[in-house]
Amino acid sequence: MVADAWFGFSWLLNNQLPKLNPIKRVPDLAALAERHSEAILPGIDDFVMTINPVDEPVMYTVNTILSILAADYPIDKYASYLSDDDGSLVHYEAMIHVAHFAALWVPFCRKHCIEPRSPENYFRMKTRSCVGGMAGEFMSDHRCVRKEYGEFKVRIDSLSTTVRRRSDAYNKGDDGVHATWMADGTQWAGAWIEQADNHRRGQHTGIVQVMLGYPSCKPQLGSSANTKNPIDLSNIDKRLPMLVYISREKHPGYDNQKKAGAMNVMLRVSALLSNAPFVINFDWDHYINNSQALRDPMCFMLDPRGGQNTAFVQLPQRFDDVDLTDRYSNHNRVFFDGTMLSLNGLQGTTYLGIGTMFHRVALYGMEPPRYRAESIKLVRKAAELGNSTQFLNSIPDGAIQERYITPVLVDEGFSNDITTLMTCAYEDGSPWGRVIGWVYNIATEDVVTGFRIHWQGWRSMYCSMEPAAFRGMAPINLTDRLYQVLRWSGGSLEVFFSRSIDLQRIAYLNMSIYPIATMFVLAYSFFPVMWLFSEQSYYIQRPFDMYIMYLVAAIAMMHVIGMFELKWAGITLLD
Ligand SMILES: O=c1ccn([C@@H]2O[C@H](COP(=O)(O)OP(=O)(O)O[C@H]3O[C@H](CO)[C@@H](O)[C@H](O)[C@H]3O)[C@@H](O)[C@H]2O)c(=O)[nH]1
Ligand SMILES: [Mn+2]
Repeated sequence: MVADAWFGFSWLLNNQLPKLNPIKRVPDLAALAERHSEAILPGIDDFVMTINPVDEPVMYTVNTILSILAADYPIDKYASYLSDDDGSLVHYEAMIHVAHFAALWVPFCRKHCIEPRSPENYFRMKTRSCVGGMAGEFMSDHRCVRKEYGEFKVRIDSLSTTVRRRSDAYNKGDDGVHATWMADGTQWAGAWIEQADNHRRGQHTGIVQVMLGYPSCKPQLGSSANTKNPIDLSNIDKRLPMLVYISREKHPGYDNQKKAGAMNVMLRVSALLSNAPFVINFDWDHYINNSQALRDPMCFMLDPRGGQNTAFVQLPQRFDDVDLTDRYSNHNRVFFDGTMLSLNGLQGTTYLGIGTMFHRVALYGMEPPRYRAESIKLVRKAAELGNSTQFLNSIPDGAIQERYITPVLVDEGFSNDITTLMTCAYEDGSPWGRVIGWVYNIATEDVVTGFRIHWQGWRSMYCSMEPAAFRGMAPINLTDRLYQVLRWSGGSLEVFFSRSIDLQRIAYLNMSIYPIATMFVLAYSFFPVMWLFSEQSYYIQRPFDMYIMYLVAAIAMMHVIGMFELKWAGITLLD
């Protein structure tokens, strides 16, 4: 009885309540272009997160970064940041190679309107069309870039060997220090191959390095083909957006708070370097699949009807390399295209961790403008954000949508300011991780952060575009998938029991209590064999005719509703 009641309750929570007021939102890029010329599009900071170059292969990370650098968005209006949570020299040197290869890859994408702009995925495609015209030139450029990409890959693949060999050569015959050495002959500040005090995973200083500086505001055309530059770029803007490498300080005395901790550091560091009013975040394995992807959420953020009060725009997650039958249910189309979309009619979708564009101030814990007596509350809140004057001064600017990214001079004093923002101690006694930034101490930091933002009165939006804005990898073996689902379920229950979260709408409740159903499913699975334990104590009634009729009618009704929902969401029965 309890189980049946629970299933009925979850059905209401999951399938009915969120769908009472379904609203489909479709981005209109043409309308965006009409109202907002390129010159007035707002700035965006793009965050990419990675930890270990072995568990999270560098080749994916570099492709993600390249797809961002090549995105179709005003070049001087966005900056990309890589957070390397283990402080590995391999990642650092990979970014040097990326900066170099991007000088060819990005203009090539612009010249021939390449899609997708992650080179690995582009070169893997069986058929490709030349959208930009110039078919003959396209073929020769294509061959040339493919060759360069092949060499780039070899350099990336051999990075760990290169770093090891170089370090062995430096360390030979020395005084017993087995450091890891950079190409310029200095010791690497992050984790060493042979771990030492202050140079191990989980214990190293913070590092920040601008790999590609802030570009000029005026287009700079490339040169015609020559020995240094094998393809003709004479009519193509060759500027590249800003690229920054960050590795926050780690210390065993502090809980590093995993992804949420790393993102909060990025939020602060980017405030000093580019301070864009919008931020978007990706995991290492999620690349931009549609070069227009950064414009898509802007359609809603800049919408005069409520865009100001929209904290975040969430795009669905799409995955590569999942087997045809999708046996571990990675695509989750009903969730991404049905359930989440239907929340648009309420306060909006919950935050799903990747491919989400935020208003920067929403992450600072500010209320939405409709509840905020503008600057007064901004300033009051600012005082809680820590003790870096530079950072506090950046806050009012970070709220201004019309602001340009202003280039900063990274001198020694400025570097020190940034380093302070990356220290573990910066957040001591502050509300970071509770009411400011991404929320700590919960395995699913995304769900809980989204709840907190909604609770403050912000709205969110959900929309998708074709071809998919972003694509990524999903766990394709059972162990990894089970572990992921277990982590998510545990995290969801944690959110429910933490009681720190005050749900705005009952329709969101299912996001935190859905794992409870597993107990009842397990119990049901055991019922048929209960007689093995005791013959008397379990009596399962034979179904009577009336009951069967009700059952058939109820199941038929659920399927009819289901069919309507599938049609509305635009997905097929197979999904
Ligand atoms: O200490 C850490 C741990 C993780 N990460 C990064 O966090 C991301 C997600 O971690 P992963 O272990 O791959 O988790 P997934 O199950 O793939 O992540 C999903 O689930 C998480 C929790 O709900 C969300 O945060 C993610 O965005 C979402 O992709 C990766 O890019 C990691 O590099 C860090 O930067 N530092
Ligand atoms: Mn992942």
